Amino acid sequence: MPAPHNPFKAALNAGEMQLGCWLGLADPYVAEISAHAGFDWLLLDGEHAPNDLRSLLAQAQVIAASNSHAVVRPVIGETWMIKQLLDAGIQSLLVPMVESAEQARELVAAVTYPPHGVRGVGSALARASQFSGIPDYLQTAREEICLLVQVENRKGMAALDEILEVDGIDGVFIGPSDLAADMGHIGKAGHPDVKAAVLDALKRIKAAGKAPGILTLDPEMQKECAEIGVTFLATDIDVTLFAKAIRGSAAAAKALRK
Ligand SMILES: O=C(O)C(=O)C[C@H](O)[C@@H](O)CO
Repeated sequence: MPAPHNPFKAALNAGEMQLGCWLGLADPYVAEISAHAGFDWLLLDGEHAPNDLRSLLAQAQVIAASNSHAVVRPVIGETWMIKQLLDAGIQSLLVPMVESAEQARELVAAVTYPPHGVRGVGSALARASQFSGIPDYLQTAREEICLLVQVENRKGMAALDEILEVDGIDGVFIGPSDLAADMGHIGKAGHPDVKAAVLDALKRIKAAGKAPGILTLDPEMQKECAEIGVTFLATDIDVTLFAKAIRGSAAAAKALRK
């Protein structure tokens, strides 16, 4: 019995566009609502949301009962963080702030058991192996792990071609917000220079045979990304959806006041 099949990774490998939503409310109740909304994948943000291993695990557990797939973004690509997330049963990772091929190779090693990698062997007590319920987990785990990296500054963009040559990286996400900041246009992810750099990078990722990914709330940019063949496209954020809705609700309520 092998490690659980990763349908998200399989879809990326087949070039099938996967539509996702960013989850930053860091709550399993919200994750459960989101999991049944119809998105192919849900990004559990460990970088910019108040998540820790336990909260990420709780959200992944409720998502596992749906047709959505949990993709976890750790705070940074530290080997020990990746080890804990993989043992918790996370099979798809989006690692932020990748700037070099060397860093990409280290991340591939972090998701690979020895002798070809450095992932610690602890599957005997891990959710990932269904608590030793999967006899062949150690031999089959790597194939079902989807490793995505974020390129989101000028250094990473300059190294993109080398990063794309690293075996074991399944896809590259371009981070418009951080890239805009590093390009001197902080808060302006839609700046023409930023947009041009993002679209060019996404085309290069596609041409290299890797899965291109992005988060954009801009409908026009979403259409352009779909036309390019972006394979993992996040189109919304739970935090902004809720904040906008509840502010609108409060405003409507206040309008009742004489
Ligand atoms: O740089 C980006 O854009 C991203 O990596 C996504 C952001 O971190 C996300 O929080 C939306 O702003």
